[in-house]
Amino acid sequence: MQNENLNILVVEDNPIDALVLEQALREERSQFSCHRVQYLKDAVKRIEEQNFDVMLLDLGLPDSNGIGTFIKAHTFAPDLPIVVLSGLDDEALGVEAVKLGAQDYLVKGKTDGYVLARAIHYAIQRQRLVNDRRTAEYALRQSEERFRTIFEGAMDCIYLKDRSLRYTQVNPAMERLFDLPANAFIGKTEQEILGEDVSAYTKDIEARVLKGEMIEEEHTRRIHGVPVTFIEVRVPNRNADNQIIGLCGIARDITERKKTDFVPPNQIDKYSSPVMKQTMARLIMAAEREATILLLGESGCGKDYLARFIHVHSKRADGPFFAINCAAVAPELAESELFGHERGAFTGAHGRKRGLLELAEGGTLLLNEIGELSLTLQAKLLTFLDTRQFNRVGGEKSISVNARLIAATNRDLEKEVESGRFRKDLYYRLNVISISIPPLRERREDIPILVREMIAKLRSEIQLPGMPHISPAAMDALVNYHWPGNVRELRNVLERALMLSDNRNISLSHLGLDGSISKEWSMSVNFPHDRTLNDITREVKSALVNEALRRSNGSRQGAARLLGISRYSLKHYMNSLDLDFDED
Ligand SMILES: Nc1ncnc2c1ncn2[C@@H]1O[C@H](COP(=O)(O)OP(=O)(O)OP(=O)(O)O)[C@@H](O)[C@H]1O
Repeated sequence: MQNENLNILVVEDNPIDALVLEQALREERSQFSCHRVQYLKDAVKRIEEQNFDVMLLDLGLPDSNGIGTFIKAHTFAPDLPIVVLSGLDDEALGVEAVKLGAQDYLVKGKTDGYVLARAIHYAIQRQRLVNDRRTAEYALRQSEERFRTIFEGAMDCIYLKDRSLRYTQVNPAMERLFDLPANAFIGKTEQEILGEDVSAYTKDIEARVLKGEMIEEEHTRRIHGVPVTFIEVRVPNRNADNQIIGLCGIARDITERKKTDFVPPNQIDKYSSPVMKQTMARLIMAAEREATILLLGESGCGKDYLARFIHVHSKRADGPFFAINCAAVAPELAESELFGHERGAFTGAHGRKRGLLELAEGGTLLLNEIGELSLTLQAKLLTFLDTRQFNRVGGEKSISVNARLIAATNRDLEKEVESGRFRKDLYYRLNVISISIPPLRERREDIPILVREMIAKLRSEIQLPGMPHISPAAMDALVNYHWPGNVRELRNVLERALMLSDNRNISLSHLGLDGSISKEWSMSVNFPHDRTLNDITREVKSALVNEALRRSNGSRQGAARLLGISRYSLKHYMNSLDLDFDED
């Protein structure tokens, strides 16, 4: 302080008094410069032009007198420390000025250099403290205002809870969603507001947050009877000593987004085939348990679709459903996709990422094409199934997750085990309940139902005004096709047929199945000496008619459609080929 070159503004109309002050000060310190003005209006002007460290202010000036002089100067320069100079007879004014914000007062004639230097020094120090506090308060106010803007304007629900999980603050979005005023929440627990059943699961999650975890999860709750799906993040709320004093939660309503996820309809009895009826019964039975499920079946037969069916019929229906296709994820990324990673766990891991297993908290995770999982990840998955805990890639902390696993594969896992490509222990662990999904060709009775359902769905997807009609011949062909690509192929064929038919009536020619039918059987061509072209043509015709009859399960009507001839022509053909034609 002593070495600082102080810039002092002396507001004093009496030049002798001003000189005395300056000289007194010079005895105490060498580095300062004094600028003297006689009028208050000049003081104001100087302050505008220049920065001063302190003002020495006489209260009796030609243009202002008494305490008003201080008030005006202080109002104009609230951050500048002011030391008031009072006369011997008006010391009380000095005291009053200090009460109003002056940093000190000195009585003229009783002030030596030491007292003056000290008064200036402390005035500057005190004013700095005042200014710092003011800046801090301003910053705090600003941050509070910013917080308030976010808190009040957010479309997401934001709330704070104390350690006993009682609400201490809720934002307007939350009031709107629940149609309750904020004071109906304050001091109450979620259970008291929403009921034990609705929010029983949050107790467990929030207990973990109070231990320091940040948890993000997805769930569906009934709010005023309407299911609403939320993605909710909860973080611990800490005080200045880093102690957890409660939690803060942010919940976003993602109901609209979820509507685009296809959820299988609740029609267990919709299938006609006995084999699918049995499969559905097993799926329902499995859904009601908590065990891991293994779905087996050819590609496209509906393993993903039925895994969702299990999820929506399980106790976890309100939780999230996630699926990963192990064959579609690059092996080097699969671990992080499944288990997540910590920041910097590997090149490119810029931030912390939560894996699908964590995201499926409270819900179900489908591991499709599980046979493609590397042996290392098989081991990690096994540990998770045994302990319900895992580590993120590059992470040291064990994370516990309450997610149900469904594994699916089109491979013969037993063979994979024999060849050493799949861990035996994991196979047993996954195989608690295994369900085989029959290929479409083994449940042809279901095809008309599936076709109608899919056409109705495609119609709503492309927003067609009327329901497209499918000709009986086309339906027969669909029922009789061998469907190597299963339900997926059926859907693709229908989608293409709708396009080709201009979204109107689908007939046989729109299906494009004819080529595939001919691919299915082969004919070796040779020319035996003992047979004529007529004989061979007759044989080929017989084979075609027999095949058509087989595919239409002996129906003459169906066979005629497949062959593209009338029922009358088929009868004629069959008679000429010496085949029996029984009426349907
Ligand atoms: N029973 C069904 N009803 C309606 N659509 C279905 C049904 N089963 C499957 N699908 C549809 O068929 C397509 C293929 O089904 P899905 O993806 O479930 O087969 P997948 O067996 O999991 O195939 P992959 O083994 O190739 O992964 C999807 O578009 C799905 O919606």
